[in-house]
Amino acid sequence: MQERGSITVHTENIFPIIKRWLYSDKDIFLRELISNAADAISKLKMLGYSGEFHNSGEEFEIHVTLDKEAKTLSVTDNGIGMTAEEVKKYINQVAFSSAEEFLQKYQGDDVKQQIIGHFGLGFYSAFMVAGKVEIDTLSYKSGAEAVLWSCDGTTAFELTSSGRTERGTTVRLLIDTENEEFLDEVKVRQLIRNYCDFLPVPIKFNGEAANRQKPLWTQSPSSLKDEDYKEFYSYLYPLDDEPLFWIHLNTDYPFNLQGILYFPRLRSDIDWTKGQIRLFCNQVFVSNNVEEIIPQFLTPLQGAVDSPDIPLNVSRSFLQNDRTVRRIADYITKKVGDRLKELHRDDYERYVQCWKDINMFIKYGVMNSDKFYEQVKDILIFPVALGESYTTLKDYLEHNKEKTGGKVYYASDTGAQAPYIELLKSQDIEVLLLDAYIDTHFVSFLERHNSEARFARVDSDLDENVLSKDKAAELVDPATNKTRSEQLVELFQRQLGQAKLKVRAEALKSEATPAVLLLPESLRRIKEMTALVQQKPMEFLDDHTLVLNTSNPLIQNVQRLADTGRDDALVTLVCQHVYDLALLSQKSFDAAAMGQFIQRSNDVLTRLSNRAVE
Ligand SMILES: Nc1ncnc2c1ncn2[C@@H]1O[C@H](COP(=O)(O)OP(=O)(O)OP(=O)(O)O)[C@@H](O)[C@H]1O
Repeated sequence: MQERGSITVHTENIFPIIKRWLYSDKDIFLRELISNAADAISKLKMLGYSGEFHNSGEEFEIHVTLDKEAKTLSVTDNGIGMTAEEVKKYINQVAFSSAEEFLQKYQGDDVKQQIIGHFGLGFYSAFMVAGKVEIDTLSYKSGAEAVLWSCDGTTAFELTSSGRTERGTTVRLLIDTENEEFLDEVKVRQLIRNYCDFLPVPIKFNGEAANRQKPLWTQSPSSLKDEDYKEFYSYLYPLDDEPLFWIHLNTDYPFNLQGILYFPRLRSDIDWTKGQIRLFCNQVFVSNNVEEIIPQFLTPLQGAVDSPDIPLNVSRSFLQNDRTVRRIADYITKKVGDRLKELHRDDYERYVQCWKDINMFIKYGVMNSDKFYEQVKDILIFPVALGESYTTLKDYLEHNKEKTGGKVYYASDTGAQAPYIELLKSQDIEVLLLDAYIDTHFVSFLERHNSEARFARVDSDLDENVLSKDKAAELVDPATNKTRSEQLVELFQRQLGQAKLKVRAEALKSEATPAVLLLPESLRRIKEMTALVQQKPMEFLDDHTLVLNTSNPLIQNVQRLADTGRDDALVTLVCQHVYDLALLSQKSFDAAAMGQFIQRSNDVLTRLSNRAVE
């Protein structure tokens, strides 16, 4: 059997759904009514341009009035108005908008950009908060008669003639008892400010100006000064510090989009909640939720984006993931990249100053978008550890090539890793500072994209750059058949009571440090990444190596002292202390280990002072 037909909708059933559940948020009813009022004014202005209406210089305005006693909230405009026929057509037929018709008649992008509504549903959101709604309206058309439409939320309505003499429309809501919050002045003023602050029509609330009106983003960038952008920023985010810099977006092809994006100061590594880019559609606020149109890594940015081309569904809050949205996201990403390159080129000093604040999301960005990486790869900079300067990866590889091959030394903590950094610095090798928590990922990312570079944290290994050949250490003792180095390693393993501890004896090019610990690069990176995913602090690597510096006098002394067998207790103390000092620069001790360390420090000092006074 096969049958075709059309689905019928019973208005009595669908009406409550439209009224109550179509919109995610009750607040928006006021936005919808004010948008309709603004549309009515825009339409009349357009008729003025086309000569169908003569404006005798009157101001266009929207008035919102609250009458607590009568429990009414009204929105009045002096726009186009409606005839009885139009009310029947546009209001009585749910989901029938005049916008499409109007746009067809007055074609052109300029017009499209000015009309907000297009679904033909917004008006009905009034019933979310009102038991009864009235429309009192007089059309601009000559000879038109004023009409009063009223409806108590059922599908029945009444249409009578009205005594209104002023052109335009008043929509009056009798707020029902459950929604009396909308009779609160502060709340209504806040709603107007939230949603309609930048509407290009003055809005008066109980007679007072209630919107700012000048959306900076619609003005031409060449007419604006830095101060204008800063002032606008502090208007949007009154509690925040000055922004670092900004981008003025302005395009009309292949989509229409305007906006200003600010780069805020990001205090901490994880200050990602900062961003609150506001999304507007024809200057009407839509949402703070711009996830789809702004790539995630740009969410720390702030500001406003306004586009009539962002496809919004009825409730205007959820974006569909379509081609235009993707294109817009690409456009914004490209603009951000361009702005960064411009700053790098025109004001390198400032770029460097901002790097601390912006490096996190640039790193995120390059890891998330290949296109963005290609765009900014040459302006990725790295601070040089224990220095003032910055360098790029390319420059690093070039400067240090002869000594390091493709190895890129980096430090993640200039305090803890100071001995290693100093060691490399003394050999004229630069060390990069990569101390952000995403740097473990970033380093791996850079390696994947730069086959010639191998990143090694300064404490991951020691190579010929910092090791010298210590001939004496290689001499074999005929009595034991072992080299001095081997004997030293055994001494420490025995004294520390840790046969499994990896110990190496090496002659470092600097004699300053008795011992250092090495943490294998790849294993450490895995642990770091796991810790990052689990959001826990990283555990200390058991699989570390203790490197004894045979060039260091303390190490030489302790071996000699052990050879003589004169004070085994002191040898034990010193060996343990050397290990603890190396450990201490890499991790913090728990209470027990710290107690032991302090006790031993006191013992060593007592012994030393005893000898001195003997
Ligand atoms: N204040 C007003 N002045 C003149 N006409 C109005 C006014 N309010 C509503 N209308 C007419 O009623 C129609 C339906 O309004 P409604 O708010 O339901 O839909 P819309 O604004 O067209 O679209 P959307 O659902 O996107 O808001 C409008 O298209 C307009 O023709």
